[in-house]
Amino acid sequence: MRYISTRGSAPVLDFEQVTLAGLAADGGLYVPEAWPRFSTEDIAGMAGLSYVETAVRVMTPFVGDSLSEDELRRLCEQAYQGRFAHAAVTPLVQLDHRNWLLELFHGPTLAFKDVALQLLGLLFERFLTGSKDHLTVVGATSGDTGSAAIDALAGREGVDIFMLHPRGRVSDVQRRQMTTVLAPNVHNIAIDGNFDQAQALVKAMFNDPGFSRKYALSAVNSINWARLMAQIVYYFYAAVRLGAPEREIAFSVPTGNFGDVFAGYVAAQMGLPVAKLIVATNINDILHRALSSGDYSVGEVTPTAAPSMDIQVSSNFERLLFDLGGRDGNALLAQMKAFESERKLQLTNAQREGAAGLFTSCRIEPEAMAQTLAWAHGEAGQIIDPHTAIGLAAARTVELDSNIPVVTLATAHPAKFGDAVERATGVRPALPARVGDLFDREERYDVVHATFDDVTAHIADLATPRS
Ligand SMILES: Cc1ncc(COP(=O)(O)O)c(C=O)c1O
Ligand SMILES: N[C@@H](CCOP(=O)(O)O)C(=O)O
Repeated sequence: MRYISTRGSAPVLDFEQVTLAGLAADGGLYVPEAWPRFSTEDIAGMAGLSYVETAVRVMTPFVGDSLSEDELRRLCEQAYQGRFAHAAVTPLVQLDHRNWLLELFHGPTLAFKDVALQLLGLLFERFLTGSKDHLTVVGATSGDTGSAAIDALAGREGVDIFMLHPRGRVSDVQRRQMTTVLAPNVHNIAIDGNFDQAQALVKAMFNDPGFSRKYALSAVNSINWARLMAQIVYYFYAAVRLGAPEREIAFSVPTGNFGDVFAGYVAAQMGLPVAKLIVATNINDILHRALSSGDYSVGEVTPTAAPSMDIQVSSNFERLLFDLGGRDGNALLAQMKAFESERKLQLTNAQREGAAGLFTSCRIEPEAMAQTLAWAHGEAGQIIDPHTAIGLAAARTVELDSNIPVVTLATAHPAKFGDAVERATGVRPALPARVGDLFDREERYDVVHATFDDVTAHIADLATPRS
């Protein structure tokens, strides 16, 4: 499998190279040259497979020659067996006759990010074995990617991780899950700003060839293709359990950076019968505006009770625009350059029409989010988190054929957002034992001005340059 950049001019890479590269050298994002396709029989053959075996089937076409099937299986076993608190890794829970939750929060840091990052940590280790290169991972987080990436990389040889989070805009549990990891290769940076500013700083580091080459930068955000690849697996795993390929399934996905729902889009391109992908946003609704009216324009980021989705510039939307725009790197480059300077773009007719078949979208107000938290508790006996509640509220709003099961991606454990859950339900969810004495541990992080010069100077002080 070869990977090309959405902006057309970066070198074509294989899976190993794309995993270590992160952002493409032309500022674009890597995607497979063509989507692999499963037949109906291939998908039917996934019935009854374990999570690990499903992962091997789904990811093999993307990995190409970079790993043998046995190596990939070994890495999946290491990532998923014993590291997740549920034997099914991502179990389904039925809420009513039509609605299901796909619980993605049974990993070590209680959010869906663990599913991909546990594997990505092992892929880094595998690809760096025997290499003299020291990798400098830089990332931006609105709370969940940071803790999952730190858990996956803490203490690993040959890698330092620098994680930027918006100061005061993540929950206490999220912050402590990052800042109480005291391994010497973990460096937490709090910036005065929002997630979009943190993400822009990370992209600027990749776009500075001197800095990026000197420190061998790599990414753990969903700009890294391997993140998305690992997230495609649970769409197959869930849909097959609910009757695919004979039956169509809809998914409702609480969305911020458009990574998780783009993984669902890829699953559909690979042949999974996806009836609809519901893009659920909070009041930071750029994606809802883009999909409903073609208006992808950046508004103010407003802090909400679902802070991980307080995002206005959704990195992976570029991958969708590229695919729907006929995979024309030059046209996309022009569209993205205009977006970067004007902070807005209008989807072309082809992009809007291409999206309309598979996607629908919904903006969920804070009151509807809280009502859905209360509904799930009162009517279905489930305590869910605010992000999941946004997905579920959208699932219950959008009109679909009543025979189609709707799976809402439950992206975080409710205890990560205990205050908001308690306000809506009267119940304070307990932190699972696996995060232990989080509130008794020492915290360590640096506060750095949100400017390119300050952040890169800070990283340069601590990082290991390429030899
Ligand atoms: C709990 C939670 N739900 C949903 C999302 C949105 O996912 P994505 O950015 O892949 O759209 C995030 C982070 O982005 C998250 O941390
Ligand atoms: N919600 C995310 C934001 C970063 O998204 P990513 O999927 O691109 O890593 C977070 O929790 O950090």
